[in-house]
Amino acid sequence: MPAPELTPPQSSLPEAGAHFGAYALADAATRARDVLAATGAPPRALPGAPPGPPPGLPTVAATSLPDVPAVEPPPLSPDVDRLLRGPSGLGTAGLRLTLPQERPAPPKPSAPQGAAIPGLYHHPVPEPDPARVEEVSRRIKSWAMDEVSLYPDDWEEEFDGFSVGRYMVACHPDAPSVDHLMLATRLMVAENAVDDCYCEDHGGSPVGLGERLLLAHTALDPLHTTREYQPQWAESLHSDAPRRAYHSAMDYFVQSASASQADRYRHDMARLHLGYLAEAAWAQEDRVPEVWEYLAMRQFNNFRPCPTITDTVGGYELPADLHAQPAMQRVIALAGNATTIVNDLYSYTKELDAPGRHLNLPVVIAEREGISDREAYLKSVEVHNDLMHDFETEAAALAADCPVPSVQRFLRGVAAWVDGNHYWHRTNTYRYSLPDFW
Ligand SMILES: CC(C)=CCC/C(C)=C(\C)COP(=O)(O)OP(=O)(O)O
Ligand SMILES: [Mg+2]
Repeated sequence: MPAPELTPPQSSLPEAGAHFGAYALADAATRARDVLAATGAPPRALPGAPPGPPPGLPTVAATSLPDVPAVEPPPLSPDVDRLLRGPSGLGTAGLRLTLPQERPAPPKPSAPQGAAIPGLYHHPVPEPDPARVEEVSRRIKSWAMDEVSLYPDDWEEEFDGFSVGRYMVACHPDAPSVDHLMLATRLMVAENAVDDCYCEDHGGSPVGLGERLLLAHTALDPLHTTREYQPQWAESLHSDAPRRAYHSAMDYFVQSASASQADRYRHDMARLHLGYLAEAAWAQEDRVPEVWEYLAMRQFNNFRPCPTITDTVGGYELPADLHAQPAMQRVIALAGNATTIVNDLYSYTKELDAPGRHLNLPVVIAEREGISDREAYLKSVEVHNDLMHDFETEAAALAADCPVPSVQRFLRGVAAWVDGNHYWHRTNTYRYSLPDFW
């Protein structure tokens, strides 16, 4: 257990948030100055962390980072080319994506390993700092093995193949230190342990999932009960790998997060567990939901708990009242949904190869809309792109409406997470490969 060296910050905006628009528009500049001291101050230091942002690391979001595609995109098929061009026909000119140049018709399209999905709207990110990746990878392995006994020896290759260090360094370019990055990395590993062991590949099942998730949730949101029963609950937190991982990762997190940041995380995890339960119910019933129902489930069974800790990992706080505003909630939901559909697209072939029917957006669209697998996949790309465009539009509008430093930085942090998440999915060829649709 790390020694807590920090007093988690209190809300920096005591009266903010009652009327977000009024707050932002009335005297935003004055209030922005008020909060600058809190959010523009040096990041909260963690044990062993050097003060201030790491040298050479950007403090801006990926959307403003330089374009550095690691792999040349494949040539585009006519369908994909149409997708990139956006809607056509009378009155749709204003809806078209802007292409840097017209693209020639492809000779023989294909999607090489490690390439982005053709037509998928995304922002390339710079390669994550190798020194940080190495250090996070070393520390997370030691945590997994020595602190929480996360997995048996024969899962080691899979653990390494997940490349969680590369993932988290790519998603949090403004983390002031490796200690800050470890907060996100432990939680990511714990979240995946629960998904694997309770829901999916490593012994998971829809049967009894509600009970397992609820008991594991108490590792994040502790039981408060009588003296007689408390010890049994405390003991239960050590009884399987998912609970050990949640418990330990949360212990570290609450020592660096404010009370409201920790509560935000608990709420997002409750959302996640609710989403797992809906997915499990459909598996038990062998039912394919309607597309909108699937999208509703996937808004909960979602990466959301990861981008929403960007401020804790960045060493500052988006005050609870600003986080709770509907405009911010919409931006967060759109970002979470885009990142999660990215997973559906990159993990499509992995999930087709898995035993049983695994729901993802292309599978649900093909089934419910009676179109081919390929058409459904390309339509899913369009759904993703629409979500991404909406996310960016709404985030830009919110940034313009609310010139508060913590809001601006949080929005950049969420955008960086979106871009880092795409980078990780694209480059994780150990785990994912693209279908042959181009
Ligand atoms: C990290 C985190 C909060 C994950 C929760 C939800 C989740 C596991 C995903 C959004 C990933 O989806 P999926 O279960 O389909 O993962 P793989 O495709 O197996 O990588
Ligand atoms: Mg998936």
